[in-house]
Amino acid sequence: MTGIFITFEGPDGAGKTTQINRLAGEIAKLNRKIVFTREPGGTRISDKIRSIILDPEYAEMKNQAEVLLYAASRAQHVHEKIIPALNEGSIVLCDRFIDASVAYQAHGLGISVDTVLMINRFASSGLIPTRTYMLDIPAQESLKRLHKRAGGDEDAGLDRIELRKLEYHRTVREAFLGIAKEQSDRVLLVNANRGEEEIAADILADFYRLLDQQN
Ligand SMILES: Nc1ncnc2c1ncn2[C@@H]1O[C@H](COP(=O)(O)OP(=O)(O)OP(=O)(O)O)[C@@H](O)[C@H]1O
Ligand SMILES: Cc1cn([C@H]2C[C@H](O)[C@@H](COP(=O)(O)O)O2)c(=O)[nH]c1=O
Repeated sequence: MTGIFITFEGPDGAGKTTQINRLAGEIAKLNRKIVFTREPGGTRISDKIRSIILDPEYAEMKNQAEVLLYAASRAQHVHEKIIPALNEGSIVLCDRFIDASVAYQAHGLGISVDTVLMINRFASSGLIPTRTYMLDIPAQESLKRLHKRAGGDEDAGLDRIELRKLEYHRTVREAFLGIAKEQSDRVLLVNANRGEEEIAADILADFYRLLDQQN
């Protein structure tokens, strides 16, 4: 594979989409092929699965089903879109990947990390991101951003996962911090409780270092 696989992780509303768009804008100047995608989703089948997973109508969804639906969406996405793009030499920017399943499903729902990793290694054929930008922000702050984005209405527009209690989101944030600490070779922890420009500058500086290492 000649491409570069970059993922963005962090609590809901941490600013991942904002930062991916900024980095994509910089990469566009480099004359490199770029693929911008997200999980769950990114393909026709994965998007269908996304609409089921995130729909608050499905409050009865069992934890096991949730783990497997995220993994099924990922399996299709990795094999239909991400691996072919990497084989063509593209820089793939992906909004969330397996770290999200470890944080939200394993730690968040109390499922064994080993089980979640085993299922997801199968789903993704062991694909590991080259670099992960972990946007860190206290859960209360990121949820405030989401409420603001939704126009101030408490729960308007929030999905099935975002609607979970603050305590759940705090657990998820701690899990992300743990992943960043344990896998510091791959994961760059970025303080996302700052202005967009400062966050983008840290990511861009690291991205150029990464490009230098690849060349
Ligand atoms: N650094 C920042 N400071 C303040 N507000 C921000 C910052 N970055 C993004 N926002 C705003 O916060 C909201 C959430 O940002 P964004 O959609 O980029 O987050 P996200 O992590 O992709 O969210 P989601 O988890 O829903 O995918 C948006 O309204 C965005 O404009
Ligand atoms: C990949 C993945 C995602 N999630 C959660 C995280 C978010 O709450 C939603 C995705 O929505 P976004 O606004 O596009 O970030 O799904 C998860 O729980 N497990 C996963 O593997």
